[in-house]
Amino acid sequence: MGIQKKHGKGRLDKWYKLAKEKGYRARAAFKLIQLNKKYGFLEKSKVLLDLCAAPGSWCQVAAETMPASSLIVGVDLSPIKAIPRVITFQSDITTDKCRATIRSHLKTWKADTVLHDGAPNVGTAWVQDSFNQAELVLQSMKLATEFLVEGGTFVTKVFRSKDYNSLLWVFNQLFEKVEATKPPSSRNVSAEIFVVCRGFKAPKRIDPKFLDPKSVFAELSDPTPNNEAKVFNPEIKKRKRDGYEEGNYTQFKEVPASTFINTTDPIEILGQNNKLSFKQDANGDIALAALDLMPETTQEIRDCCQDLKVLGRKEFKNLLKWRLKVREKLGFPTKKSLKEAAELAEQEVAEVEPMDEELKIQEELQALSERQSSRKKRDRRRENEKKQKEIIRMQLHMTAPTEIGLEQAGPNGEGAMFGLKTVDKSGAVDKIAKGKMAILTEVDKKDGDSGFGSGEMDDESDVEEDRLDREMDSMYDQYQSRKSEADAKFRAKKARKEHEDGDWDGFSADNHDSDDDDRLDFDSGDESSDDEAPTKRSLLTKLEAEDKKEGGLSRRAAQFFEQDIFKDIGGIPDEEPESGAENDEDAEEMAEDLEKLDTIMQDTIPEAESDSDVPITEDVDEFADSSDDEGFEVVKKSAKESQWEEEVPLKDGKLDIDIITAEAMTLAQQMASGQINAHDLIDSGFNKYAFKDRDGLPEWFLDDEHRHDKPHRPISAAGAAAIKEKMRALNARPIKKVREAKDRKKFHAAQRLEKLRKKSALLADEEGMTEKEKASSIVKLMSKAAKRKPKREIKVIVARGNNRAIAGRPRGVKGKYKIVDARLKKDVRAEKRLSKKKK
Ligand SMILES: C[S@@+](CC[C@H](N)C(=O)[O-])C[C@H]1O[C@@H](n2cnc3c(N)ncnc32)[C@H](O)[C@@H]1O
Repeated sequence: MGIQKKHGKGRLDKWYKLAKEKGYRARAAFKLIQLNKKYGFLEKSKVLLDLCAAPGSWCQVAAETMPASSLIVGVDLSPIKAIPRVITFQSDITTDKCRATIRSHLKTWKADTVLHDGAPNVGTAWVQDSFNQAELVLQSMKLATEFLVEGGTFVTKVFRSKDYNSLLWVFNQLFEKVEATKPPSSRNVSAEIFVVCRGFKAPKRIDPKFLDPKSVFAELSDPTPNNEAKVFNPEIKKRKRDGYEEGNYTQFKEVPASTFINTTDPIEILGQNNKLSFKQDANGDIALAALDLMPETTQEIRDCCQDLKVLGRKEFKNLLKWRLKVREKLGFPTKKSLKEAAELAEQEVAEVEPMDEELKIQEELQALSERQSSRKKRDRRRENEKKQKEIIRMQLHMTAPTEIGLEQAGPNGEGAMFGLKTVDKSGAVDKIAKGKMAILTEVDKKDGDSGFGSGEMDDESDVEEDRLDREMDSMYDQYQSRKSEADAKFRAKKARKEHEDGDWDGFSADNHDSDDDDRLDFDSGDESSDDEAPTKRSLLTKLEAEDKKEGGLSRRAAQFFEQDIFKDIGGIPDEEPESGAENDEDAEEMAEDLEKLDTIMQDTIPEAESDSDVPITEDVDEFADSSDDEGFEVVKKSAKESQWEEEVPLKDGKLDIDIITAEAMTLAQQMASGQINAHDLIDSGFNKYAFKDRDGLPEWFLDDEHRHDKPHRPISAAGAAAIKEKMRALNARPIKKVREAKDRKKFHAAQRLEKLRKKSALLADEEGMTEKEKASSIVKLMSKAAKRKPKREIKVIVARGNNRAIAGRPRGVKGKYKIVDARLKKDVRAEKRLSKKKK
């Protein structure tokens, strides 16, 4: 697994390149695109505020995605080059001036979305950075609370640090839904994460503590639970635990009885004080005087007020009752009156002005027609799906062309999209007979306007469904990109698939126009268009073209089948061009089969020959499914099938063979022994998996299904044994490095030999030497060459102190060396000593 670099060229990843390609000013654009794909807030916004917007890629995305005539305001410390449809200015978002400028731009509007992607001075000290970033986030949230509309969305970047949870806690107090997510384009090495806060609660008053970095980041380690009522209700006072009150240094507390009557928290007064007094001060408290004179203020009440600390439950109850009576008499709002007022207000709200009669009728009519049209659409779609299935059935010769559209056509066959007359007029029956309709259905899928595409579905799906779909898709995208980042095999497979898809796309693109033409002709009944245009080749014709080139197989496969043992096998019969392989799926299946054969041919020629004599055992058709779709798949088999056990030994209850190649091997053997021919092979391509209704199914579902929708072909024991043998041979091969080392050794030996040969030849031609001298010199050369070079000694260096963390060659050491741990060395010596002693 490659480690992602965050520096140098590591930065220039695919998003960087893509951003360049698409004209975005920063790769960050894709983060917003991906966030929006998941949550879909931009399309719904008319006013957007982008805090820390430079160089402006988020503004670019917003301008592209938001409805026309939206208001987009971007601000940053750095200047932002002009972007069409976007107002930008330079300012520090932590200042009042910035606030005022934003206000001046937004005027009376409120923002539907506030974005924040700020990052201050990243790169100095991490702890400092993250803290500043967290502060910046809080600052941006402060602006968001000021400018967001109720229910609005706030998207912010947060660094995962110790402050992360505190920030999330605060977000949760102010928004209905808070979700943290990391878009695929955000580097894994980056600590950034994006928090999407939806449904701004827009409280009337926000506790300043929520927006104060000191209290959020320092004191919120044990945050008080969110209780908006508590926070925003000024009547509820906190208990004072701050010691003595200013100017009152005694334990005895006394408050006027009028305070007890006025307060909204009588319990607190009774609990905090020693006495409720009726004593009037010099200014003469009128309320207290009135209270003193009231008949409700009995002597018993007065006595209770004298010393609150000695009262019991009953006395407190009496005091509270007395308070209520007095309050009622003095005209304070009571619980009952408050309830009545609330009910009255509710009634007022509920009383909507009666709608104008005409308007009402119009609205009803509109709703009715909308309902009708959606029902019509739904019916039409169902009908078309039915038609498509019929066409497919017809291609399988399960139904006749004339059956199509009969029930929908009018007496003359007109009126129905697939009316027989229209079909005939356009020569479509011919086309159907030639299997072109498969392409037609493909085009229908792609073309939403064709009247029977799946595009109409979108109209009916509700917003929530869309959102869930989007979420699912984006999660699947993320999963795929994560997987492709982590798994080289997956990348290779994907690339191969894309390449293959590209081929197919290219092919269908070739056909696309013509297919389109097909459809238009079909609908309009235009006779002039001819399906024989060169671009209208079906897959089969493409295969046929290749057939002519290579005899129906790839070059390698063709070579394989050129062997003698295949001599008597018949080719694909020419006289049946309308065979099922005209359908893309069948052809694909067939191509797959041929490919399988192709893959085994190299190793299996001798085996195929020898095995052709082996009597093919009965087919084994009960296999458990395979586990790994990338590597070799493993076949499980129930123990009772002893026939297998005799011939192919099981390993841990599993057969250690590759089922795909085993199938292909079986096919090859069966073909070689004449049990089946190419026609049978094509026939076997038709199975329940070949035709499926893929319309409107999400990509993740199709991918998953594709992995499991392969028919399990029966394989013979001989085929399995042959593959097992092949796998054994493969496993017996040395690993690449060893093989390479051996090859190198051989190469060097050959080089030495060649040198020796040349030298010997020179010596032999030497005129000034006797034959004996020549011979002895050659022998010397030979013995020198045969001598093994002494092994270079490896110096052992004991790691000590700083040595331990040596990076690179230690000073003064030449040649090969090895750093060892001192402890290990001692332990090894001790062990040796002990073993010697024992001996
Ligand atoms: C990662 S960039 C934003 C990229 C931007 N979202 C885009 O798509 O192009 C972070 C920005 O935050 C800005 N920034 C940092 N502190 C700021 C502050 N106090 N006020 C305004 N902008 C600030 C920096 O100037 C920098 O341009």
